[in-house]
Amino acid sequence: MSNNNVLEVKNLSVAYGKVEAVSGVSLAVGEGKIVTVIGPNGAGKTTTLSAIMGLLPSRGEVAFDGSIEQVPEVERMVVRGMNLVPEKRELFGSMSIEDNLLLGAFQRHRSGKRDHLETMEEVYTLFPRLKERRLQQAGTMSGGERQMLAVGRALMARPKLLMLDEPSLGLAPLIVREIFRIIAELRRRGVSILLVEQNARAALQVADYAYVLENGGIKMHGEASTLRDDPRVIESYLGLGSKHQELLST
Ligand SMILES: Nc1ncnc2c1ncn2[C@@H]1O[C@H](COP(=O)(O)OP(=O)(O)OP(=O)(O)O)[C@@H](O)[C@H]1O
Repeated sequence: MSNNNVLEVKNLSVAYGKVEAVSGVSLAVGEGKIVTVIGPNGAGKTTTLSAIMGLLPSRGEVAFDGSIEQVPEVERMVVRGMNLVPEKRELFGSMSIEDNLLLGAFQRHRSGKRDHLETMEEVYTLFPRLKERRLQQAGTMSGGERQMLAVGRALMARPKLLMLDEPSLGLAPLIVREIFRIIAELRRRGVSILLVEQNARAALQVADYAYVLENGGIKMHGEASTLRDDPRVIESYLGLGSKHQELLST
């Protein structure tokens, strides 16, 4: 594992029954970098993140923060500093914002760390709106607020690597801008980020490095600034004819 990569994934494969959804994916996230995985619906993006996190059985190798996990296991990965904000956010709707946040510190608390109140204040500085509404039930929040809470809850575990699955999905443009501003701010605070997005334009703008995933395999990768100018990326993901643009206009 190279010294400045917090995550190195080699030859990751995941099958649902007989169908292989992810085939031999290799990728790396440099320390303090934002790396994005873009690709169309069904390409295997969510499956890749879930397998890295240990939520799905997989083949291949996941090296995280200096040691190799033969079989990643989710609770251990959280304690070691990896966290995932799932596409469906998975909040506890009948609980308050504050209680949802505290749940994010559960594994850390169990392993003896008692810094949850301090961490919560840091999360509140990042998301003042969550503090204003801290006693409100999570289920009554707007889509943007729910996404902020999902990110805030993951930050309660003080992750070294934060994986975000389509954080902009279903959100209004102004909120999307705010979410991407926060992603950039997290990098400034030293968090490494693996960002899965269908909003390729915004993802390639904020990221340092990018992978294009299609049909379960990496089709292209490179500096985000280079991929932004690549004619194949422009045609499939950024141009007017791209699927994403069609979706936006419907
Ligand atoms: N639980 C499951 N059982 C069977 N097949 C699945 C399951 N989850 C995903 N798949 C299939 O695996 C493939 C990859 O799905 P995945 O959700 O990882 O793609 P994705 O790139 O995240 O797509 P999207 O952008 O639509 O979320 C798809 O063909 C999908 O239908």
